[in-house]
Amino acid sequence: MGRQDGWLLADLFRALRRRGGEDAAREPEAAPLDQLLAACEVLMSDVGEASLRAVAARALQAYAQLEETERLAFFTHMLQDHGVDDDAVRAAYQAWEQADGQRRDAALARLFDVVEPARQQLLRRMNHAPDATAALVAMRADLRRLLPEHPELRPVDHDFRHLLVSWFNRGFLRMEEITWDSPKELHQHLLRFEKVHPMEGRADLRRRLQPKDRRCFAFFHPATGEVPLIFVEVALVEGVPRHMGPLLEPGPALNPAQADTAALYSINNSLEGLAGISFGSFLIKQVIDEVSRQLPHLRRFVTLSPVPGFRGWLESQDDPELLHLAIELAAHDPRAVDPDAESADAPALRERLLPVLARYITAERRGDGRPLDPVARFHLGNGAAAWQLHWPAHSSPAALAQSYGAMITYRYEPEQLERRHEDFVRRREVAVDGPLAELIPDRPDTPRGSAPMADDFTPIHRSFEAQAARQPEKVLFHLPDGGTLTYAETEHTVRRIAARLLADGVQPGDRVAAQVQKSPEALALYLATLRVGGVFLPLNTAYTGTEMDYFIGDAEPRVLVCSPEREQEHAARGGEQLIVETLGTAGDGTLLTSETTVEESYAAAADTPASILYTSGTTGRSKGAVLTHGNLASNCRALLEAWQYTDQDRLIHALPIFHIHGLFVAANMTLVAGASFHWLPSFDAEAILDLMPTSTVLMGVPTFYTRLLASARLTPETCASMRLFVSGSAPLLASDHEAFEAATGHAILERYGMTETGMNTTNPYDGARKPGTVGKPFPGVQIRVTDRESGAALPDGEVGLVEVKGPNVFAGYWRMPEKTAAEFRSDGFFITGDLGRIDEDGYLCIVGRDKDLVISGGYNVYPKEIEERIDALEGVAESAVIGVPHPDFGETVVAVVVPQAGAALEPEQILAGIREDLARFKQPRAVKIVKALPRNVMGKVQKAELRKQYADLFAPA
Ligand SMILES: CC(C)(COP(=O)(O)OP(=O)(O)OC[C@H]1O[C@@H](n2cnc3c(N)ncnc32)[C@H](O)[C@@H]1OP(=O)(O)O)[C@@H](O)C(=O)NCCC(=O)NCCSC(=O)CC(=O)O
Repeated sequence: MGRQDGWLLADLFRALRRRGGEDAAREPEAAPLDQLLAACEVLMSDVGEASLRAVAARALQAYAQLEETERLAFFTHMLQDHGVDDDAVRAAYQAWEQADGQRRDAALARLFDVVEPARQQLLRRMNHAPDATAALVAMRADLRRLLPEHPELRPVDHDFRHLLVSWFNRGFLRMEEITWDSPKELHQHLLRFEKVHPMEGRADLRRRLQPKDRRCFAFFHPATGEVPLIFVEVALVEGVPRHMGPLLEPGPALNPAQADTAALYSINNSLEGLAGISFGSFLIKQVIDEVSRQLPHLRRFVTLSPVPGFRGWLESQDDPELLHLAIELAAHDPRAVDPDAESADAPALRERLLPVLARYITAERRGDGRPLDPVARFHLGNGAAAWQLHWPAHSSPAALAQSYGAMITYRYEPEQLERRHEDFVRRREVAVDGPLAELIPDRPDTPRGSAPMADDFTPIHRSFEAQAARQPEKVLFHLPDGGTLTYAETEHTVRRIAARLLADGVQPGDRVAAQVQKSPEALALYLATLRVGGVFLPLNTAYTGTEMDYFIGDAEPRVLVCSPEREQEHAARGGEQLIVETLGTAGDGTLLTSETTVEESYAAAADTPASILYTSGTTGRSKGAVLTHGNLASNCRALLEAWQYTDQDRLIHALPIFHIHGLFVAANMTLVAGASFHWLPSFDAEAILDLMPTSTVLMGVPTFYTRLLASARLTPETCASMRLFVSGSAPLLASDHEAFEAATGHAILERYGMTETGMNTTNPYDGARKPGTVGKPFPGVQIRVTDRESGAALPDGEVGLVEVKGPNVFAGYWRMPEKTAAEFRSDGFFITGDLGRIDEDGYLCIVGRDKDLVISGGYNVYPKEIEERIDALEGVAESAVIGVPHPDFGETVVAVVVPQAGAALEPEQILAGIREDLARFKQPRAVKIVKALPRNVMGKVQKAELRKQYADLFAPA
């Protein structure tokens, strides 16, 4: 029977009389099914709206009284008698084909009408009864229970779904937090609808709602009143939970301030009748937003989710190996599926299980390209990444039946959510990250921003963002003029600069070069570059145009930020590709002209390049050392731990921020720990002494300490609040170490690092700081001393090449694979070029250099670069550049020059000839004109001889 027209209300009674006798709709003895079918006939007639409500209500009442078999009969009736009238479709189609002009639209509308199954109209009309929507949701739940046995009813389910999708408009959904004080009725709903981790009774419920480390959020829709459609239970924990035990079993509550992770451990769709109805993809985001609003310090949002389809899938495989695994897993004693009491064979079994499980989650897809597993579809669609697998994780009968007790963590990273959601929806891309990523063999190149990260790795910019969220009002910068800048203010500047960089077209991996004066905004530029995925290339403000030409040509930055004074000069320098922005010391310049900000923050992987720092080469060209996010983050963490640096510290920051000492040691530590700076534009002994009484830490090059020692104000009283003085970048004279201790009572802590490796070793924070040594390796770093020729490790006490290996060691030189290869041993140790020995206490002593290098005031100067310039001058035959002791800079540069035969050269001529090309700190402090250079029998210039000869050139009188 197709659609029936022409029915009147009176027909209802006739129909009912026919079926059930006199007015069957009112007769209690009329069978509910008959009442229902009769009501349906009326509903499909031309019934008026008032009657519609009454008849619809009657229909639903009658439905509610049906037995299971009668329900089946009713749904079958819907399928057969309220479907599509094929003849009507054919006729309407023909009419449309033949229609022309305006009649065509009308014909198309008619065609649409007839292709819609009549039962959709029937359901729409039933929906006129009061509270009908909830009743129809329940009706669909009944239908869905019948589907496995009666798949022929699927078209009916499809029509229900079609209607419910439009009725359950996301816009009407309201989120509410449910607590132990919420109405009892709500509690009853939770008890009834908690299906993922069912509750025994109110005691269970209380454990999930009352403790201070628990939260619960529910979503309601007007159509279903106080029945929550979805609810999410959250536990505040430390670290990623690996099994359900601690989340479900009684135990002490964690202080939320101590938690770093929100674990969404149970997400329930209450109503089966709404299966497959999506409420949009951002419900979880709403929960996360609310939890982070309440607890801004949380660092991670994760789930511990079931894998409902895994066991069924595994057991249906043909592959004998998989079936074998299935059999073993099934035979595994469920009691052994207890994370705290694993059986002996469990580790081996786990090793075989996890890659298969990873494949199931990420690679096994349905026909529509989405993952087979329904929970995976839900979380990935909501913008999560598949993160970590756990087995055994849960021993409930359901967990064993679904996945042999395995579970999975999906991780929600708020700033990645929308991108991941889009990638999933549009390209069916499954975001995989964290430990799970390592289980997937031969993954194609991970798209940028979702590459695997170690579980405990947080890039520097993200740590800063977390601190800004945790303590927005805390002062980060104390400025010389008395002004301050908070974490929130700095974060805002970072977001503005990030927006500007994005507007300039900076893409992940693009270099952003900076040659700017030190300022808070200059530090924000560094963070903004990382935030957009750029590679930060800081350049010494002393570099001349010639030097800049080389760096820009080699690194090919997308953007160069310079001080406003040099804008013209640099604009002329770069090609069309280079965008020149300016930043002055007062935050002026083009970089900060717009108020636009960005929210997103690049999810760098540990091996993603973060920065390039140029180190002049011992031969020829300068080399760009590529440091990764993992290098910076791991080194920072080691430093914080070793020096017990916390958010209580206030650092006197007087170093430049274009080298690792000022940027990746001093600044990173402060940003990551959530500490604060006394921010000085450059070294100033008096200013530092003024600040000491309100500071805790100073980091500097030896020149800092030499200069401070010259002041009578350096006393134990001035240093009363200081807890740590650090020296590095150049050797600290043992005599300065001792004099400083005598003057202040503080033993300077000397450490050893270099651009390519970050920090390698440190004297102890607690324990003997030995003058003339650089201490022991930082946690995670390995140091060895080797024979220069054979590369063999040398016993302690012997002098050899210092080599280093660890997460701090750089990724290689920018576009110089051969040079990179030449400086690494086959087992991954980097050859530093420093000569050292390990003393009887295991402390490293740097005794010299295998490379020709001068360190002046903490700056590395490579003689070769200066010699090349001098040799190019007219009248010069050859030159040798050496470092000699200097009372202020430790070492300084001296040039020894041989004129060509017959040429008369003056030192001033030489200096004038190179002034334009070399930064001031590289320019020789003395030029000696000589007849010839000392050479050995092989003809090699004997620099040691020269150094001896000029050793006292700068000795204090
Ligand atoms: C030591 C300094 C404070 C000195 O700077 P000042 O500005 O006070 O110098 P000043 O005012 O006395 O300047 C005197 C003259 O010397 C020049 N001048 C400045 N610094 C110089 C230096 N390091 N070597 C040689 N010359 C230098 C000035 O241009 C000026 O030239 P004129 O005579 O023409 O006026 C500074 O150089 C500095 O902050 N150095 C730290 C470098 C650093 O951060 N290194 C870390 C690298 S990372 C690394 O190595 C790895 C690791 O840390 O382990």
